[in-house]
Amino acid sequence: MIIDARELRKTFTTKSRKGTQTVEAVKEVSLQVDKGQIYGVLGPNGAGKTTTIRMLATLITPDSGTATVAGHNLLKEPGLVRRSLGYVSQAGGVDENVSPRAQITFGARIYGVADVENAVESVLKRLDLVEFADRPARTLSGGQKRRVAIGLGLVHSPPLLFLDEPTTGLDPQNRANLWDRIAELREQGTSVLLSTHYLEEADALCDRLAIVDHGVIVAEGTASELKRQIQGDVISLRLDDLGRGAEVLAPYAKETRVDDDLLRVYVDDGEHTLPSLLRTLEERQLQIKSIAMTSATLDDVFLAKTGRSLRDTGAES
Ligand SMILES: Nc1ncnc2c1ncn2[C@@H]1O[C@H](COP(=O)(O)OP(=O)(O)OP(=O)(O)O)[C@@H](O)[C@H]1O
Repeated sequence: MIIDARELRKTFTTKSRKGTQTVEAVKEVSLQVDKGQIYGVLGPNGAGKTTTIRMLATLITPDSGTATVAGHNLLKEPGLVRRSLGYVSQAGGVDENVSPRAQITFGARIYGVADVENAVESVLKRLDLVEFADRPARTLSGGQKRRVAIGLGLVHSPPLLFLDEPTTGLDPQNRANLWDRIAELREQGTSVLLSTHYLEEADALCDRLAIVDHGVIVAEGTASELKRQIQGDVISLRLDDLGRGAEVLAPYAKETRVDDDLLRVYVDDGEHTLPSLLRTLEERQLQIKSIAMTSATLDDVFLAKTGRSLRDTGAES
């Protein structure tokens, strides 16, 4: 196991003219990450993802709880923990005026890497940065800059890499490209803990996931394990009268839920339920504007655990 965190907790207190404000950013988070895994922490803005990663990266001290990170005790051996990991923040820390090669070389020297030139060359190659390694970073695209940031976190060949929302703000093509690069890191033996608010990213890239909300892990497992918990299908309907629709369809459903202009009907077996459900709506003269049937998604897991949709929190934008 590369990370074994037990009941980490962090509260922030800020003082302003309006008085003292306390935020329980992380409440007793425990997580275990196996070596060689890509582990995702999925949740909306403000869920406590960054705070969790910063605690595990020794950048802030937990109020309580313990952790072993890369074989070292987080509280008693923070220096050894720090040397065993790479940390790439949301902002990235790339210097716009300096070339990728120069920045990564500087990083290698700071870490005391033995063969700097070789280490830098290898990182540039691994992240497909060779072509523009000598241009100022400001001339690179968003996706290329993100790869430079990851290069800075990798230059001392740490066994563990923390990536805080690595693909936020990237277009779908650059995002998919970065997923490939991150998956390659796993193949080369690096363990990765990443935070994300993209359902698709968690589903496609992560071996295991912790879904967090308000500082608490609400679900944990592989994406398919989590989806299996929400067995069956989701029938999503737009109707003139959603409230009446929910009432009429309740006998067919494990659960119904109305969110804005959408009625979600959770059923065990969508294919067989759909014909009678449609007949009932017609008999009750409820006009259907649109209908879709999908298998349960990670968003349905989030919805079932928290009572709201991750998409509705604005996290997917
Ligand atoms: N230094 C700080 N001082 C006060 N409050 C803080 C501090 N850092 C984080 N918080 C608060 O703690 C909560 C969790 O923040 P955190 O940054 O961990 O969330 P997050 O899940 O990473 O969100 P995002 O996706 O927006 O980055 C938020 O309510 C945030 O405002």
